[in-house]
Amino acid sequence: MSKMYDIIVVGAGPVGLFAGYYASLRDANVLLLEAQDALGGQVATLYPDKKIWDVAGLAGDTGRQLIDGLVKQAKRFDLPIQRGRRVTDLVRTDSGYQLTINDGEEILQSKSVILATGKGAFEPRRLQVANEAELLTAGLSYSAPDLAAFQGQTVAVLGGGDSAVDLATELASVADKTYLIHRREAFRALEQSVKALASAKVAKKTPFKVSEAVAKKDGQLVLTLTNPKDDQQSEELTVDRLIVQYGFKTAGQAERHWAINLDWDRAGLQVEDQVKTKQPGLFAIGDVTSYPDHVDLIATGFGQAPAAVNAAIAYYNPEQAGPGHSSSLDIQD
Ligand SMILES: Cc1cc2nc3c(=O)[nH]c(=O)nc-3n(C[C@H](O)[C@H](O)[C@H](O)COP(=O)(O)OP(=O)(O)OC[C@H]3O[C@@H](n4cnc5c(N)ncnc54)[C@H](O)[C@@H]3O)c2cc1C
Repeated sequence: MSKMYDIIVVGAGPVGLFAGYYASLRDANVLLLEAQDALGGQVATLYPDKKIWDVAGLAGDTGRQLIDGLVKQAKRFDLPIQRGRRVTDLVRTDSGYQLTINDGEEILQSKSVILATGKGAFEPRRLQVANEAELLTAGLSYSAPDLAAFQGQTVAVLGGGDSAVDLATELASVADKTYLIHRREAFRALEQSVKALASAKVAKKTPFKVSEAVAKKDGQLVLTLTNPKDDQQSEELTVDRLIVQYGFKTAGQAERHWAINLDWDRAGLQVEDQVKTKQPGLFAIGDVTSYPDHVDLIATGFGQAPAAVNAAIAYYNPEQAGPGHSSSLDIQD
């Protein structure tokens, strides 16, 4: 029989990382499991260089800095984190929960479980042109992990949401020339991000979509920009790189097919009191959850994490219930 944990947190995105750390703060015997090799979920995978403005205490830190801080926090208590460990099934037992790892590689036991599995696997929405695959080796990309690589280049960013607006604003201080192409006149980003864009050296091309992209022999891309409402109105733009920021679509949440009886709706796993599933001792936090007025924000999950940990402890050890404040714990620096 394998070791019995107090709490197993499934998913090491920002929310799972914080839940694992908070469980350590409360002295729980906790394990954090992550399916991917990298920690940090959507933040690390999809927007490591984007600045984050809507998490308390962060004044424009990047996604990478946020995840580095969460991992540093977790290391303070040597939180055990296992990477490459996907939970592929979950069943309730007399003593708690049994988690199947990687389709049977191992079975783990825990008194309680906190799901922080996000929205499932995700992939970028792609540029809809016939030669998209060919362009991927000719200057088209869906992320910009290293901004310095764009120094001296002419770069076009495609999209009108936060990621596109923030990326174009940041590129403007590195690239030789930055364009932002969007199918509408108005951008759908946070007001402050739109303000920052207005004062950055970014040439806006609106309302345009990229209807064609041709890779030239010299390594540049010739884009045909067309007005989505009037295809007679078009122009050409030659760039070194095209970064598409159309957002992401999810490839589905495999946990919806686990044997355990849970209530799912279109938005996610239904919870009461923002963290409690219908199964005692099984909690959910972050983007995986669904409840009225839930918003998919890091700050939402950061609020749910302590609530779930405290509820888990109250479940398996009612005498230890009731959170203290970290400032009142005997923690050495
Ligand atoms: C482009 C973009 C920009 C955004 N910008 C902001 C922003 O500025 N501010 C903000 O607050 N929010 C932003 N968000 C939303 C924010 O990223 C999410 O709300 C946040 O990542 C949710 O965290 P999470 O830990 O719940 O889920 P995720 O980040 O999705 O992490 C879930 C983790 O669980 C793992 N996992 C899944 N299933 C399993 C399994 N079965 N076994 C083990 N591990 C598993 C995944 O691999 C992943 O690492 C943005 C999102 C996107 C896509």
